[in-house]
Amino acid sequence: MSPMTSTLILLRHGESTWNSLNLFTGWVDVPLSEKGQGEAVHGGELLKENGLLPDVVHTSLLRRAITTANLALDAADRHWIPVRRTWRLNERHYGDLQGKDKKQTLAEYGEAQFQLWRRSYDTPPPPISEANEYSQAGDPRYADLGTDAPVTECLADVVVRLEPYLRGPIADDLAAGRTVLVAAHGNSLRAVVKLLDGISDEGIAAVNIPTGQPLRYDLDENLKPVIAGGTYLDPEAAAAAAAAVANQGR
Ligand SMILES: O=C(O)[C@@H](CO)OP(=O)(O)O
Repeated sequence: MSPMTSTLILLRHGESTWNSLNLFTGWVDVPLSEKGQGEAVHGGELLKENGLLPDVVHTSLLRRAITTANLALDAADRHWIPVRRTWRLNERHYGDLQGKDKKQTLAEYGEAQFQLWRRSYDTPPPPISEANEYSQAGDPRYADLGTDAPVTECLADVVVRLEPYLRGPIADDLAAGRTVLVAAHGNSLRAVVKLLDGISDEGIAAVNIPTGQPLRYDLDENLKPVIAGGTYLDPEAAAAAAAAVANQGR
């Protein structure tokens, strides 16, 4: 008998309006651009063409992931499946960089500091102040977090808040034999990939997740991938889009 495997599909939201403007976004709740809406629909079409039909979807609390899930599932005729949402799948909180232009930030602080903030594992940007127009202070969706609500995060912080959700509710759905779709964000999905593939703190810096490209993982009962790194349903388009993410700010 072949060992039990389950299927997890990771989908980064389609291009957002702030992706197209090249702004650090984090927890700011911006919508998809028109291009991003098209990417989400195309992502759903790829799921359908590949016979990859989710039984349940997990999303963040941010509309670019929620809308992406809705559009993709509608295109795949799976708009009716149960939905679970959690702040633990939110994008990394980008602290005081939220709302700032990536190109200007690179010019102002230089390559080394820019990369440290953007892709180092354990250096968070400066915290955002409550007075900043892009702060999430007072946002009702995070009321339950109280003083635990982040004001900045590095990727290590995202791993810490995301891991219990991956090994809890997501693993439970997988263990029940469900095909699981996770619609989330560039950096929260980098945290998922790091945990699944056991990527080192240094190695994860080079991993970039493209928008709107479904990434399939078949996992054993210990959440170990059958194929390391998973499989993009459209590998060529995903590689080109991931390279574009890596080059943001240039
Ligand atoms: O701005 C952000 O929140 C993220 C994702 O768009 O950007 P980066 O890829 O620079 O971490």
